[in-house]
Amino acid sequence: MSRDVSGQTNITKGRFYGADGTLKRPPSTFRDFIEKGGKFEPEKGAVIGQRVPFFAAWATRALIVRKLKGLEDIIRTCDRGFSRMGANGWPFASADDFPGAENDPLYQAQHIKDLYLKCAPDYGGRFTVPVLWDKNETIINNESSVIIIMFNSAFNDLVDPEKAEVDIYPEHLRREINELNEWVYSDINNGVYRSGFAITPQAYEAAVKQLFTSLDRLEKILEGREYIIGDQLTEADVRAWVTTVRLFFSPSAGNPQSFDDDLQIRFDPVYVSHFKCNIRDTRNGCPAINKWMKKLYWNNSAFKELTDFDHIKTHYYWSHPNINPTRIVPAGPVPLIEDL
Ligand SMILES: N[C@@H](CCC(=O)N[C@@H](CS)C(=O)NCC(=O)O)C(=O)O
Repeated sequence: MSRDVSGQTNITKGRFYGADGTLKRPPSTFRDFIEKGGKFEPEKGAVIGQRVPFFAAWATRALIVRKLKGLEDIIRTCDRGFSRMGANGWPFASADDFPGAENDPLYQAQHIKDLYLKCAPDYGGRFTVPVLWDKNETIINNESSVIIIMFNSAFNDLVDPEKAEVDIYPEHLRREINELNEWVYSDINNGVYRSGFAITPQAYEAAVKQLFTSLDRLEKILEGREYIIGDQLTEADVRAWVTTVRLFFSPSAGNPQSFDDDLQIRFDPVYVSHFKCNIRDTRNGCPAINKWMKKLYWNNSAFKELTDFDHIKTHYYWSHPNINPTRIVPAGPVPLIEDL
């Protein structure tokens, strides 16, 4: 654990860039699956406290699905553990006592990288979250898009029947969901990072233009609709939501049922300013996205409870000194979210 890994925890290091200055995201390394009869069996009860995934930012999508599926007693988390990512990557409370942060309940690790290296001492990739960790000191999976599919079905025999019925990846919509996820991931989820971390004006411009072209595409899909695909909440909603909520969030001050009346657009928690994704705001550009986003936030506790704007803002403005060298976290807007 004394290996110098600082080069792997700093996303600005050159080896994560293409020759044109575009951010390149290396693929996640651990890709095992929890499934009946598989290498990792779904377990309950005895597993609590032994299989521990740790979550933050990208990981919010995994946390949302964990809650939608009623997996809180089966999959333990340290979800409020991290906010300020420094040279050693994500710290536990023992290394950075940020309000609400938690300690590593199993090994008293200081940083997430300690857990990665405990399991795979020669690991050469980035120490990202979420990471799904097994009782036998094994990382099962560190790719959130796979983790949410696992959560969707692997534990259905162990959760309440109404939670087992929740299916965000239904067979008949899979092709459509997969197709949409592909461009939403590259242009929107990862597009905000490619804009914010670009190191040439050309790379930035290409990323930010693609981001807004794809937001326009999403806007058209959502016009007059409750959900992105079909007439139910799917994985596509969860994946698009976690980025758009960090891009434009503008809760209504009025009755949450009358979303059209009172769109108070004044909140861009992170990406508009920090990642320079400011081609336009929701009032002028994306009212259907805004309406869909707010409805999920106010009407579904899985979305609201797992969105902590203080942690979100602190993480981004503090953890990327190459973009924000003073690490000052902007004060506004005040209030962050108005009462209903
Ligand atoms: N593809 C991964 C990406 C995870 C990811 O990049 N997580 C970020 C959270 S913002 C992280 O841990 N970054 C730390 C680093 O890059 O050193 C997933 O979706 O699980």
